Amino acid sequence: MLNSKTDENFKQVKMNPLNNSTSKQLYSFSKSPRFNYKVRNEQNSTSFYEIKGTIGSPNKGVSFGLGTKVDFSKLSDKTPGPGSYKLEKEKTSSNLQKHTMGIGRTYFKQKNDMPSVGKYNIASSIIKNERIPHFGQKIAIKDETCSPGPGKYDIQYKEHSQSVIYHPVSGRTSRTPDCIPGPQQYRPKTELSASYVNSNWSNCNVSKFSKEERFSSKQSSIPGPGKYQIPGEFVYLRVRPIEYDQSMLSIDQNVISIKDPTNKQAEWQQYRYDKVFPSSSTQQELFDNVFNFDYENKNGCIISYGQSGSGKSYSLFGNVQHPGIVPLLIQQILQKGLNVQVSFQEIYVDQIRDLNTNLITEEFTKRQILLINDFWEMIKILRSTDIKRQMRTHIILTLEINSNTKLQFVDLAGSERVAKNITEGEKFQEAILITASHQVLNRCLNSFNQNPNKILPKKESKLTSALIIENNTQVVLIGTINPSQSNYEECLLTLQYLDRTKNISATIKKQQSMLGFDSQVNIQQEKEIKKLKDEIEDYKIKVEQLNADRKKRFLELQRLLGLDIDLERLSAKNAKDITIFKNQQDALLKNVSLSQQIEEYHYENAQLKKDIEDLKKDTHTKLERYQQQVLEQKEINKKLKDQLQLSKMSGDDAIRLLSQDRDQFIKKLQDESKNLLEDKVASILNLPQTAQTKNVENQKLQELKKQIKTEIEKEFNKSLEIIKAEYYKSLDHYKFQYEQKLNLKVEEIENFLNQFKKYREKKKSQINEIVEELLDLYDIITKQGKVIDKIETGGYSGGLKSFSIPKQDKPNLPNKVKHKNLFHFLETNSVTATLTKKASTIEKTIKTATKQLRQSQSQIILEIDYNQLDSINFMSMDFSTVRAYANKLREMIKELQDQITVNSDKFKQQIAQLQRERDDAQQKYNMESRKYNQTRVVIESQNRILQKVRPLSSVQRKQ
Ligand SMILES: Nc1ncnc2c1ncn2[C@@H]1O[C@H](COP(=O)(O)OP(=O)(O)OP(=O)(O)O)[C@@H](O)[C@H]1O
Repeated sequence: MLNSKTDENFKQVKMNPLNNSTSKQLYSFSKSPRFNYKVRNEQNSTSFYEIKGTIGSPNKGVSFGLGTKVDFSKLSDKTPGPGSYKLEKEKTSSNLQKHTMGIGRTYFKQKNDMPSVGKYNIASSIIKNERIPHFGQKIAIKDETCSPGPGKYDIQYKEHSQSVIYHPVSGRTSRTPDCIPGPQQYRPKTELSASYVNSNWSNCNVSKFSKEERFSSKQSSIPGPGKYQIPGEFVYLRVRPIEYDQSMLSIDQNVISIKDPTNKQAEWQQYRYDKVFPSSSTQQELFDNVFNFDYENKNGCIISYGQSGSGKSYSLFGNVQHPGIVPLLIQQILQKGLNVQVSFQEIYVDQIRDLNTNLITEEFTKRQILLINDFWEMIKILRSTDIKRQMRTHIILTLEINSNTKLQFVDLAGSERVAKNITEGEKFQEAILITASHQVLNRCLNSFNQNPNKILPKKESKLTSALIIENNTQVVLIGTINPSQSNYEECLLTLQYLDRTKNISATIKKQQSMLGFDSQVNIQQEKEIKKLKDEIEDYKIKVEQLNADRKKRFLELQRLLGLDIDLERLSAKNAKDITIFKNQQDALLKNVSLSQQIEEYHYENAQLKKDIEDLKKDTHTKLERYQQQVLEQKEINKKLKDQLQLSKMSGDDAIRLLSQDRDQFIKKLQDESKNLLEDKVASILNLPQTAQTKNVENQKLQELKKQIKTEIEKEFNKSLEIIKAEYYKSLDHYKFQYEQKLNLKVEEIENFLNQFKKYREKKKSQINEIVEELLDLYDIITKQGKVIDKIETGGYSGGLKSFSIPKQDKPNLPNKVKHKNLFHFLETNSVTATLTKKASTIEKTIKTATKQLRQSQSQIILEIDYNQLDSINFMSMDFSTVRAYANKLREMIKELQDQITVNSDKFKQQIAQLQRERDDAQQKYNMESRKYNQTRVVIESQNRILQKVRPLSSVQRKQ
């Protein structure tokens, strides 16, 4: 809305360069000076100087002028518009690196006495510290109607300079007003961005551009360019990433364009939002944008709207890998050390269900609240509620921060068109209800956007009645779209919905095709209207026909009755009366409604009066309470004063007592020091006498010392001798013990060796004996063998049956004296047993052989009684028996030899063991004797030292 004071007539309005700005079309600014743009009537050449070549170096411009320039970076509690800024003293502050002298563009007044170039004395304070004075040539504005804004100029970047000069020729004049950028359009064009300079110099008549929006929302108190947004509501759009083609969309900053993919001739439709998040955007980016407001002191209502699967829940809640804005916020809140409580509700058709308790409630306020301590706890809750959630429901999550601010997160049910879902009656009804609640929400948001103080039609749906959209609420609507081509209509619906919510779109060309539920409704309504109109037309025709018919009948009746009534006049009169009557009726009705209104006003008035009375009463009570409090405070003050007085008095007393004590103490000290002094004086006077006494005492002392010394020395020597004797004694004792042990060991070894020798000798002689016995036995056997051979061959006289062996042939039989070993072994059990066993085998063999012999040769059977070994008559044995016997004996000898070998090995081992033990003992003996020698040496050396030290130590002891 233009300000009536500044733009009084149409021409002025038309001339105003802001007249066509988008900002003006979208917003109204109440602070009038902001657009108080004054147009100069004529070009004033005197305000533009020609710069001398000497001054105007290629990089430095000159600008001179009067009037106030505006420091946009400075804060002000009001919101002054261009031309109403006062240049504060800050312009000379040290952080300004350049200075300019310029004339205010808006408040320029011609002055004849204006100094020209070269007449200014630049203060030395300005030139020093390498600050460069900057002079910029002012540009003649040829056409005042065209004031292109930043971003629309051809910009020259001055090297080594922090300023930007707008080129005068290229177009301040040539631009059409259409190109004037409005708020939020100050974003530099990409092709110009290289020339933009981030200048710190705010008063150089050069526009500043930063990489961010011109004024970040931190300067919320002063809306500047780019911040002409009404902060109560933000509308964002987020595009979900998809794998396939998205050619129906194009995004440029905060403008999104969409085209019908099925229609090649279709034109692009553009929609502008506060921000458009492309599919590459992250959860963090969304979070940073959404929570760009002071959520600790302001309520928030963050709503996500879009078709199913477009990313509503993803944006709000996310998942474990990509937490959405809710968990990210919780994390931030917990990091700030604030308390946070959470509750969850679901609205399905017209029912509210608490997702924590799973109970259905009537009111939204009856909900279970959980205290959140951890980010992961939140994720867990989100996951669990997600499982419980029903299809096509609205989810409301409420966070209470420090129990004074509330943030509501609304995940709306999918916004897909009704037509897509109409399959069943119930579902259709459900879809209608969802769409209806979406529409009510839309109306509320729209109305809120226009005036946050306005009463909203919230009661029209359960959803909106649950939301905290009120004056102190930051509303954020996040639209989400799934940009696959099959979803074109859904996407368009979402874009239109967002657009309607805030009505901020810079729609260029809207397609005429009627789409979506709303469009369908419109078509339906239009059809209805048309039908009704047609019906009305029909009725009109019918009424006219009836009227004509009635008139005809009336005239006929008149003619029949012979009456002459001017029906036209009558009806005109009647019509007049009727009009009067109607007017009267209207007036009456108005009167009634007015009196009703008056009554309502009276009632409201009474209410207000009551409120005022209450307020007054309240104020009065408060006043009384305050007065009471003041009185109480006074009383307390008085008491405190008294206490102070008392404590002061008691303090004085204490100080007095203390000083008394101190005086007494000082006096005592003085007395003592006096006494001491006197003592000292007396002692000085008696010094020679004292010295003599001291001498005698000294001599006595010396003698005493001498005596003590001698005694101590004696004692010392005595104890030393005792220790020494004991030491030697123990040493001898140990030595003796070692030697004894050693001798014992040596003896043991010698004994053993002797025993071993004896044993060996014994064994040797035994073996020899056995060998001899064996040889003897062998001889016997050989002789016997020969005898047998001779017998068998009948070599003896007497033939085979009665041979007689000559005496010289008869062998000496083994006997106990000569062959004692043989008989000893035969006597031992094992050998006897073995022999018995063997003998039985031999017997068997012999028996068989004899039998065979008897059978074949009818020879004499020789029977041997093996039990009577002592009296074995070998001569009576046959040859094979004797051979077996001899073999057995040979085996036994072999066993004996083996045994001897085994035993000799054992003995060898034992000897080796004994030798090792002996060597160990020897080593130990050597070691101990070494120790003994060392100790002896030490003792001797100690003795020597003692001999030397003794006189010295005795002297010391004397001292
Ligand atoms: N911006 C995104 N980046 C990555 N994945 C996304 C994005 N948006 C949505 N998705 C994925 O798409 C799927 C559907 O998203 P989501 O459940 O949030 O949709 P919705 O609009 O809440 O659907 P409904 O209304 O049925 O609950 C999920 O698997 C989600 O991970």
